[in-house]
Amino acid sequence: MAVDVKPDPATLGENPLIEGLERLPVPATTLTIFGATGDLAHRKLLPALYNLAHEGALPERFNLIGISRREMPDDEFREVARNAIKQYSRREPDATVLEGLLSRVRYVGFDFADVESYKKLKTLIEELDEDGGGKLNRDFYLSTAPEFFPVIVKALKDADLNYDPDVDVRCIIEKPFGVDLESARELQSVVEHVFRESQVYRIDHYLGKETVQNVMAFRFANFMFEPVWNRNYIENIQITAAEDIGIGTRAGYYDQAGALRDLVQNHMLQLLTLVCMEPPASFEADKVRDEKVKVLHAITPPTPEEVRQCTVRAQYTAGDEGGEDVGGYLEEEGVPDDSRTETYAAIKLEVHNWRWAGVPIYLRTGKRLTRKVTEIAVQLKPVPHLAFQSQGSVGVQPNQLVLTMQPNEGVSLSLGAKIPGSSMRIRPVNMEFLYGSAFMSQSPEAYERLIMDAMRGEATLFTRNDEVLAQWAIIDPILKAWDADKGKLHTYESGSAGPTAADELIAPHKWRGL
Ligand SMILES: NC(=O)C1=CN([C@@H]2O[C@H](COP(=O)(O)OP(=O)(O)OC[C@H]3O[C@@H](n4cnc5c(N)ncnc54)[C@H](OP(=O)(O)O)[C@@H]3O)[C@@H](O)[C@H]2O)C=CC1
Ligand SMILES: O=C1O[C@H](COP(=O)(O)O)[C@@H](O)[C@H](O)[C@H]1O
Repeated sequence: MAVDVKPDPATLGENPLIEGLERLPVPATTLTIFGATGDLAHRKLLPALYNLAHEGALPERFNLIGISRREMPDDEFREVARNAIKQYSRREPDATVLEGLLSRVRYVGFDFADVESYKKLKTLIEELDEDGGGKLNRDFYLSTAPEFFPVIVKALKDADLNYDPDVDVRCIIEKPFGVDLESARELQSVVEHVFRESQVYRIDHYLGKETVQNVMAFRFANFMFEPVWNRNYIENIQITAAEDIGIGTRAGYYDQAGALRDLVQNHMLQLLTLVCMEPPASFEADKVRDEKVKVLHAITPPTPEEVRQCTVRAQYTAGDEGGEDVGGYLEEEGVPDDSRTETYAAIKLEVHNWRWAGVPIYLRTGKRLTRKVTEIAVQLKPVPHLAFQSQGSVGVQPNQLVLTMQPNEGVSLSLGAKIPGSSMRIRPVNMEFLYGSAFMSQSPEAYERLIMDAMRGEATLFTRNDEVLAQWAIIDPILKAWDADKGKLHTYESGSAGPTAADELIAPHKWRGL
C-alpha cells in the first residue's frame, strides 16, 4: 500500500527551503575559504555557492576569497572553480550566473603557518569591504586538515581579523573538531581565546540535510507518533550509515581517522540525538542544542569491558564495488601494510533516562558495504496478543518505522494488513512518503543550507562546543579500548553487508537488510 502524499499546489515546483532563505536578507559578505583547492571545496562548497547564486539567495554584494598553499593568479583559480562547479553542481550551470559568481572570486596562495601573509589577506578583505556599505559579514571557512584549525584561528587573531565592531565576523569549522576528547578540548581553548561562541559555526553536514531536519519535523509536527516514542512501545532503534564506496584517494586522512572518528563521533551521534531528544521549546539554536546535549550526557561512556561486548570493528577485504573486482583496504594507495584502521564500526548504546531506559540503540557504519544507505529504523514492540493466530495467520511482524536520509529520502511505516481472501491471513505492507514525489523538487545540498545559515548567523544546525565534547566523551573510551586491545579486528568482504561479528552484537535482534 503506497500512500502518495500529493503536493500542495501553492508550493508546487518551488523549493520551500530556498524560498525561505531568499526572503531573509543577508548583509554584504566576504567569505574566505581556507583549503579552497581541496576535495571538499571542489566537490561541495564551490558547487553549493553556485547553486545559492542560481537561486538568488546570495547577498547582492558577495565576495569569495580562496586560500591554499599553491600560488596562482585569480584567473587560474576561477578556472579551477568553474571546472569544479561544472563537474559537481546538482544543476547544469547557467553561464551568466556562473560568470557573475566567478567575477566575485579572488585567490591568495600562502602557507597557513605564514602569519605575515594574513596581513595581505586583511588588506584584500578591507578593500572588498569598502564597496559593502552598511552592515558587513566576514566569514572564514576552515576547510582543511584539522591540524591547521588552531594555526589559522591564532593567525586570524594576530592579524586582527577576528573582531571588528562594524562587521559580523564568523568562523566556520569543518569536522573533525579534534581527534579525541583531549585534542578537542585543546582546540576549543584556542578557539574561545579568539572568538566568542556565537561567532563559531562547527559543521556537521548531516544537520544540513533536509531529511535529517525532517526527523525533528516528523517527531514534533505530528501528534500521533510522540505518544509511542518511548521505552513502552519501542523495542530497539537501528541507525545505519552504509557506503558502497571505499576510501578512494583519502588514505592520508582516513587511515588516521577510521570509521569511528569519521562518521560515528559526529554524524551518527547527531542522528541519535535527534531521534532521542525531548521536544525543544522552540527551534532557536540553544534550545535545540540544550536538548541534544541532554541526550548525549545520558549515554554513559562504556567501560573497557563494555567496549569488548558492545562494539565491533572491522576492515574490508577484496571483493566487489559496483560490479567491479576490487582490492582490500590494505591494498589501497597510501594505506600502510599493517594498518589496523577500522573501515566498519558497530556499537550498541543506551540512553539512560526515563524515556529510553532499556532500549538498545544500534549504530553501524562502513565503507564498501552492499549499497549506500543512511537510515534510522525504529522497531516497535510486537502486539501483546495476537487474535488471528488460531486462524492460521502468517507474517505478522511488529511495526517498523524507517526514516531514510538517502538514497530514497522519505519515511516508511510497515503495517500488518489482511491478505485478500476468505482466511484471516496477515502480511506486512508499507505506507510510504517520498520527498521526491511529495514536494516535486530536488532538495538542496546540505552545504547550501549550512553556508546560508552561517552567513545569516543562524546557528541551530551547527554543533555547540559542549555537544562536540559530549560526543567525544562517548567515543574516547572506545578509541582507547580498541587501541589497547590488539586482538579484535574483524574483516568483511567488499560489497557484503559487513562482518558476521556485527550480527552477534545485535542478537537477539537482527540488522535490517542492506
Ligand atoms: N572531502 C570530504 O568529503 C569531506 C571533508 N570534510 C572535512 O573538510 C576538511 C577538508 O577536507 P578535504 O578538502 O578533503 O582535504 P584536502 O586534503 O583535499 O584539502 C586540503 C586543502 O588545504 C590546503 N592546505 C593543506 N596544507 C596547507 C598549508 N600548509 N598551507 C596552505 N594550504 C594548505 C590544500 O592546498 P594545496 O592543494 O595547495 O595543498 C587544500 O586546499 C577536513 O577537515 C575534512 O575532515 C568533511 C566532510 C567530507
Ligand atoms: O563526513 C563524511 O561524510 C561522507 C558521507 O557523507 P554523505 O553526505 O555522502 O552521506 C563520508 O564519505 C566521509 O568519509 C566522511 O568524512
